[in-house]
Amino acid sequence: MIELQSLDKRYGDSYAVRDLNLVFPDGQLTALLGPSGCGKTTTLRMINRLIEPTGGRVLLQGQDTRDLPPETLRRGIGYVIQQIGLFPHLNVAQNVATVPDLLGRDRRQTAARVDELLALVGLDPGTFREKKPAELSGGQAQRVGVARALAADPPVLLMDEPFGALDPLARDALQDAFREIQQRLRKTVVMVTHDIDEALRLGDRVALMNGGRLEQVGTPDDLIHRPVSAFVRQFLGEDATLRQLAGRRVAEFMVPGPAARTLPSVDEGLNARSALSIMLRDGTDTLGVTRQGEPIGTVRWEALRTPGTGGP
Ligand SMILES: Nc1ncnc2c1ncn2[C@@H]1O[C@H](COP(=O)(O)OP(=O)(O)OP(=O)(O)O)[C@@H](O)[C@H]1O
Repeated sequence: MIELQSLDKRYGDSYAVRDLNLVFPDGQLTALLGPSGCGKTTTLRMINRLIEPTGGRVLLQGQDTRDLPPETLRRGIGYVIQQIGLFPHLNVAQNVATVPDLLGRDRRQTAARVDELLALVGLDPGTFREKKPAELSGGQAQRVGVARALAADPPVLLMDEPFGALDPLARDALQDAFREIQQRLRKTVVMVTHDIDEALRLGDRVALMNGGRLEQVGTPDDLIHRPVSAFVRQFLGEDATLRQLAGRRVAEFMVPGPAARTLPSVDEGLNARSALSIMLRDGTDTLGVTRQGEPIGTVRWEALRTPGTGGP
């Protein structure tokens, strides 16, 4: 668990972050969301002490991070940024192995781990191990960056707009890959983003900041259905419910059981927002849900319209 207690960062007379109290629970992904300049990156960098707070403190598993040498602290914290900065003269495998090598880990074990990580982020080790960063697409390079951050198996991962520089297709693919990785590894992740869809899609919890302060923290459902202020409501926008559906699978809203053969049907893996569009297009309030072509249940309009309460 990471705990921010009355955290401040002041530059001259103005505060980049002010009196921030926030807990990042173990094994969860918390998205730090908010408009440009609201203090997201400053907050993130105070966790690994790339920026030193001017007030308050950061506790990592109960320990004040000021009591650890910054280098030691950072070795236990993975860090992924938008321009990942792979070493251009090293190949992919060497880039991923940077931290384990630094830590003096066994070379053979590291090589096996590198292959495992490349596969995990969706890069075939045989094809990519020897490539140089210049030979990679933006999306591939970013995948290598994620693999590198995971290489030393840190319990904590800090990510600053990790998918921000990618085109929409590559971003979607990498978000999906990362969501699966996170479901398996359950790291404590803090992810800075200004992309509302990304925050709602990936965040177990979302912390919305405004002018250096915390506006609201909670699940995506909390922010959408129980906003604490006009700012939260406005920031998430009118179509917040629709946004949220884009990140969830139809299967989550399904009632298992037989479906009439005459109903239009969709695969259980389809996102719920697309299912809603199909209902509108086909003028139906119920869809059949299939798995590998076999009917497994139905999903109804009402369940999709109230995602906070709908579904099993
Ligand atoms: N070194 C600095 N000196 C003075 N002010 C700074 C410094 N770094 C950041 N700030 C100010 O602190 C505030 C918060 O900056 P920060 O980078 O944390 O915002 P952000 O929410 O990450 O923004 P963005 O989404 O645009 O990256 C901004 O108003 C910024 O101008």
